[in-house]
Amino acid sequence: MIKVGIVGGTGYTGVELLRLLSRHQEVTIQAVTSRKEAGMKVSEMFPSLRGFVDVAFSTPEDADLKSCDVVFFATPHGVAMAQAPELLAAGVKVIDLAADFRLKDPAEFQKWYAMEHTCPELLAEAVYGLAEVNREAIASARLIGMAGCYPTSVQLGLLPVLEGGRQLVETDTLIADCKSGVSGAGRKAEVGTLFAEAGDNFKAYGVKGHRHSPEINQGLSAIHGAPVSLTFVPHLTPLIRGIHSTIYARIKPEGRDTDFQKLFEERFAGEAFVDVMPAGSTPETRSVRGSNMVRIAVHRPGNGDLLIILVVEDNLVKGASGQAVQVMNLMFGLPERQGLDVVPLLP
Ligand SMILES: NC(=O)C1=CN([C@@H]2O[C@H](COP(=O)(O)OP(=O)(O)OC[C@H]3O[C@@H](n4cnc5c(N)ncnc54)[C@H](OP(=O)(O)O)[C@@H]3O)[C@@H](O)[C@H]2O)C=CC1
Ligand SMILES: CC(=O)N[C@@H](CCC(=O)OP(=O)(O)O)C(=O)O
Repeated sequence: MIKVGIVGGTGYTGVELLRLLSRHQEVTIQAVTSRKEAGMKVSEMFPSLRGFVDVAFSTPEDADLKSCDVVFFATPHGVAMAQAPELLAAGVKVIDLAADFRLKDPAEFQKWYAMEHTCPELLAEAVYGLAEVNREAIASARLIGMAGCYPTSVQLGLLPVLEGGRQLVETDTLIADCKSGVSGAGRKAEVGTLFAEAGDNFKAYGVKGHRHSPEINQGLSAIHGAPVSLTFVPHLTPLIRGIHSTIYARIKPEGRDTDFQKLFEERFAGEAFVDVMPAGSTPETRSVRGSNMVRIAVHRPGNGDLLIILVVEDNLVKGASGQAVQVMNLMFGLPERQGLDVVPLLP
């Protein structure tokens, strides 16, 4: 059995990891941390886990993380980089759901996260946790920087058209217009996600620049093998879970004869967690709620020069904890779907 530790078990991605891992047949949950709730049973805080998870929270200091096989950090940015070097030295694999190991350039990390990177020497080794792109590197990695929630939807949506240097769309006019539910902001108290603020309301934010922009552009450029520049505008919607990304790409003359529906279907044919929907579909966030599935629809209005790609995911599952379990499966040589064979919850 794989001994798992979770740092940050009281947050939304932490409890989502617990939900998924409690049903995973190859995993034992060895330690779950909370600074404030140490001593309390996890199932007391989260009654949804009664009968499924029988451990209590420990402080991060008291938790026996070094005897785990893998530790997930479901914590704010900056926490994993403080502990990763010691855990790695003890032979523990580390999967960070925050951004400490996503950006390759420590100066970019400092610019967007307003903190100095404390172990920049690990950035080259860290593998970006997006299985559909980096499956082989993930399988042999000991340190993973999980892809962010919005970046997962945007990169998967553009993967077939950009991969391998394909010259199908313009790469300097890409736009991703993305909407997220409020759980994307985490469980901490913030005015913006109060029911009376976010309910019955819809707004853009981060228009001047969001920290996912450098991550998206880094990822798309790596996929394409050349610089890619995308304009990203996130919006907050009164959903609890879900991301809906609408991506606009201008088709190049060289791409005009491409059957984009077929391109997407063929690229994702072997992927367990990417569903290319029939032509003309409009995917709904509720069609992936609670599951690790991403659903994609490809549109080309009037057979013209604009490609519109619609992507939906559950920000807490494929956008965070489910994808992290998918990555753990790869790191331990397990079937990728293990613990993730969940049918979305509808309505
Ligand atoms: N929510 C989402 O949709 C997504 C989130 N992420 C990323 O995952 C990470 C977790 O997000 P989320 O679960 O939403 O956040 P929450 O705010 O809901 O939870 C944060 C958790 O971290 C713990 N924590 C906070 N500070 C520290 C610290 N200094 N040391 C140890 N533990 C700490 C808290 O526990 P306690 O206070 O009890 O110790 C809590 O359990 C973030 O980096 C986020 O950016 C990534 C993709 C999607
Ligand atoms: C709705 C909302 O506030 N979403 C968060 C992004 C989600 C998140 O946690 O960011 P990471 O994927 O980088 O970890 C935000 O825009 O800051």
